[in-house]
Amino acid sequence: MTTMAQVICGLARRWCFGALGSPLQVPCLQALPLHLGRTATRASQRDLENAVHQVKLWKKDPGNEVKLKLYALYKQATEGPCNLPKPDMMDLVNKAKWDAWSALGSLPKETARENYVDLVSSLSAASEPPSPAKPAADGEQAGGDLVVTSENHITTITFNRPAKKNAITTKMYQDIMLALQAASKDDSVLTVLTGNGEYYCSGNDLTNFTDIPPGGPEEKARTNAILLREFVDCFIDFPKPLVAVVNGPAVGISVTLLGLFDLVYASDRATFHTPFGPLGLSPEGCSSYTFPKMMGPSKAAEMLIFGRKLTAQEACAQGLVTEVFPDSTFQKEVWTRLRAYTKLPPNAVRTSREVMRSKGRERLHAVNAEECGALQQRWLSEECTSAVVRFLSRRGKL
Ligand SMILES: CCCC/C=C/CC(=O)SCCNC(=O)CCNC(=O)[C@H](O)C(C)(C)COP(=O)(O)OP(=O)(O)OC[C@H]1O[C@@H](n2cnc3c(N)ncnc32)[C@H](O)[C@@H]1OP(=O)(O)O
Repeated sequence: MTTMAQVICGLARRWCFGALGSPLQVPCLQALPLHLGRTATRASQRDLENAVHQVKLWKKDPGNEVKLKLYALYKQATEGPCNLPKPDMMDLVNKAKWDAWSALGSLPKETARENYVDLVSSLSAASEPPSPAKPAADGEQAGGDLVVTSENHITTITFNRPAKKNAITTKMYQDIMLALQAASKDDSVLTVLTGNGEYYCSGNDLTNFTDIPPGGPEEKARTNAILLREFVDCFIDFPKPLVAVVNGPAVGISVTLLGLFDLVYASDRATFHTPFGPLGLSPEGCSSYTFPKMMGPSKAAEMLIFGRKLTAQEACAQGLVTEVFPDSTFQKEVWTRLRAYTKLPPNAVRTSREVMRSKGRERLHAVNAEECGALQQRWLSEECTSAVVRFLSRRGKL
């Protein structure tokens, strides 16, 4: 004999629209709203597909009543009125589905589609958690030097050293790698890097160079080169779309890495500066390859060799930035857009990204290895050491 628990489990297992069994009547089904605020626009087939996809992402079971309603609306929207024979009354699950579908009578397909989309959208809005973590104001250092949050299918990695303009310490490189590893396996669709406070990031923390191990500077340069290579490799191999939310000025490695991102959204306050010349350094983050490819060799040379700082608008014109937003509306506009992108079918997003990326990956690894080799030498050069000494002594750190 079929128990009520079995009926509910059966519904829970089978509510995903594919197979039509036969439906059962739920008494208050008709009480569910049919028109939920979609009077101005008609829902398209694409809206319906997006809504179906959205339902599959729901983590919380919406309950049998809603599932039956969604089932019925979907069938009506795609097949029209129910003309299947009524299932046996002991076939409880299929009878419930049949009843729900039949109850829609001759409701036009377009109206059913619209009602389905509206119902999904109202239920999604009701269950959505608060907006993604916004960076705290300068000085309010919640968490450590790196803050990782995961909400609304977006994993956000935030540089959180506003008092040091978010300069990246050795530990932060390691923590970013761990965060990327975790993000590649979590249920997020997008991974975002951003900064807390006035700066996006001021690049490598120049005091990283002062911590000389017993093996001397050669040992330091060797381990730094290994760390940098592993760090950049994580970005090259990262399997999901990477988004930079550049909230303010960006310097050094935080700029060069942008060539490995899929989207770069910048506040109009942001600037992009790679002062490798003055620091006695050479490019990293695969920028010696990605920048000339993106902006042409001479614009890339101006930035990477001669250290020309670009405004956000200039960086956008060169293809380094996807879009620039006014600082006053930056956070709101960018996060709204990113949340909309998470609603796209995730497998299609991943596949498109993979076909776009796979061809160049091997080349990027080779470029990374070459850049790290060159830097290992540069870090030992007099040009580089005196530039670092100048920076640190000006700030009383030597
Ligand atoms: C192992 C992997 C190696 C990867 C290699 C990567 C290469 C690079 O990233 S090269 C780029 C390195 N970064 C820089 O050259 C930037 C250096 N900083 C500055 O030029 C300035 O600080 C600034 C233009 C970013 C900001 O200037 P502003 O006058 O507004 O503020 P400051 O008083 O200078 O800074 C406040 C505070 O922050 C400290 N700080 C800022 N950036 C760094 C940094 N990159 N490394 C270490 N410390 C930094 C600065 O010393 C101040 O600290 P105090 O308040 O303690 O004096």
